[in-house]
Amino acid sequence: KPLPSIPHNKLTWFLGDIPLLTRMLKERGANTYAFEETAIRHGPVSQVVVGPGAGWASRWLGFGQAIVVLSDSQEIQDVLVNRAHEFDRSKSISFLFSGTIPEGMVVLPTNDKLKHHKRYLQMTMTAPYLARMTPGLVELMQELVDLWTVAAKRLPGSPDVAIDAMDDIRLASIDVIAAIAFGGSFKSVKTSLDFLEATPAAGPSARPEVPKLASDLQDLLDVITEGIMFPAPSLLPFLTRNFNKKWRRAIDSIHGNMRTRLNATRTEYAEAAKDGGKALSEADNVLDMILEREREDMGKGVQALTESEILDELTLFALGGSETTATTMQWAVKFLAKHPAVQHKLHAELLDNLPSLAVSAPSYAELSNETNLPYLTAVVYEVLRCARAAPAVARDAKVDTVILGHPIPKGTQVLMPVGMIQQVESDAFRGRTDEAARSATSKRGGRRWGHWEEGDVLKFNPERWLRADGSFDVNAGPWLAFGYGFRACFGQKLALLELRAFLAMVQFNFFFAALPEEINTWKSVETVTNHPVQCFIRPILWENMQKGSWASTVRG
Ligand code: HEM
Repeated sequence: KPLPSIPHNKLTWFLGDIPLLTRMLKERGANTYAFEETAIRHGPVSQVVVGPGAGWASRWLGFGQAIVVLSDSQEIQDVLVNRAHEFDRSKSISFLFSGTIPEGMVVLPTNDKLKHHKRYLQMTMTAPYLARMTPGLVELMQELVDLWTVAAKRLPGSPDVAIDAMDDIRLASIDVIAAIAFGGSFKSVKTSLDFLEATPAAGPSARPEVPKLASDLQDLLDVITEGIMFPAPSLLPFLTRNFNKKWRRAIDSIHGNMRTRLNATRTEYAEAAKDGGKALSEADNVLDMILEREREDMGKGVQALTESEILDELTLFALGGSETTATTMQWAVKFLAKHPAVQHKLHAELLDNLPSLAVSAPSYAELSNETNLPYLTAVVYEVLRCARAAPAVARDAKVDTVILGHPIPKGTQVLMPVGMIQQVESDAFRGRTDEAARSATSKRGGRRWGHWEEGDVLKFNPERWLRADGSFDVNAGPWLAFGYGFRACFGQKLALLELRAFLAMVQFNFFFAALPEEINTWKSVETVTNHPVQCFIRPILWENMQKGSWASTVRG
């Protein structure tokens, strides 16, 4: 049954909005568009009813819910930051992950255990620790640049043939997060590079078999993705752990690898301790950082993480940190290929302000300097805004409460379509006259987002994040890509670093030539994140750009 007083679509008897959800999935690749359509139609607070029935059993199984859609960015910020005692991570998200990482942060409700995990791991996202991770991250991005340099030379003149970059980027992202989480890249991109170099007859998109650990991690992600459409979410963890053979093989392999590394590092520390102790503050990956912290805390009565907690958090880093950044990087190369002027401007900024890229690996301080690299920062923000990698954030009401004047009963799921809001909020609510829209707008103080023009928000336009003097303006528009508050993305600083390194390094080296529409469509499909369906590239080394037609130069 719909919640009283909250606007909704015309409901199909028994199934509620299920036909709309199904149609959106079929037509636009994701059922989250049903929430977005509903919000655009009905205003800042609306609801989507997922039938059938409303009995306790069907609700316990995840059927028969009215999901409230909150689509006002200021109100979302308020709910996530100031009203965290009323709203917590939604069970619908926890069910998806709890079979695989029952003690991982993303699954835990906001309780003492979660706070302990966050406190324990928060040093990994501080500047000194990110600085230590940077050389390894940059080295792996360089492997991707090297792979594309070799592949580009094999492209024929016809612009219809391009490199399929989807898996290259996905695997680069997996390699990076494996190196950062547990200290060893899976070497997927290196394996592809070695293969291309050793096989001169291979085409530009030919790649060898994916290394086992990388495909195991992908299997875990696939199992989680399959769970999204499962009709009884609360049964998912039990069914996954007890009956899913693919999942069992993959988790045993990933945990086995982590345990080996964990034990090896512990033995190394124990050996070093006999000779007076290994110097602290050397760790360049999360696993070592946790063990370093454990040693530092020894004897101080500080509670460490248990082995199963460590395994779950490292697995969460690998899962949460690979798919999201890969998707964003895939969209990034598509946007660049479509916008040559952006590429020229970004390349010019890198030549002027980060010329060391030509001779040495950039440091954390150089890469993260927003003042020195305002356009790079603007491109990163604009890619995140337009990519909608994480299209929605969800919370459950812990108490009976009220949002923008609407009563919300305890247990109701509140879905916030953050991807959409970053793109269309200013347009969707302009000119609306109903009470809810008026109150949302007045709460915002009638604010228009920066200098964003009506009808312009759907365009990819990094300039929207710049002030007149060219400096970066974080407040230019709604910024929700990582959520807000205590449960916001734990890895956002790492994600931003990775995206900056990726964009700086690939754009410093390559110009991405325009592609025919057939191989650069804007269709997307939603798994855990919102993926492009296609991701092709035709990279040209900048030094070859001067020499005339790119078709002859990529071959040379
Ligand atoms: C472009 C890349 C990324 C995007 C767009 C993204 C987005 C998000 C979003 C929207 C949330 C949910 C926030 C909420 O519910 O309020 C989240 C949570 C989370 N993310 Fe990310 N993320 C990215 C990269 C990463 C990386 C690299 C890591 C690696 C550590 C990571 C780890 C996490 C964790 C652990 C949580 C759960 C935090 C909690 O439950 O308190 N994410 N992310």
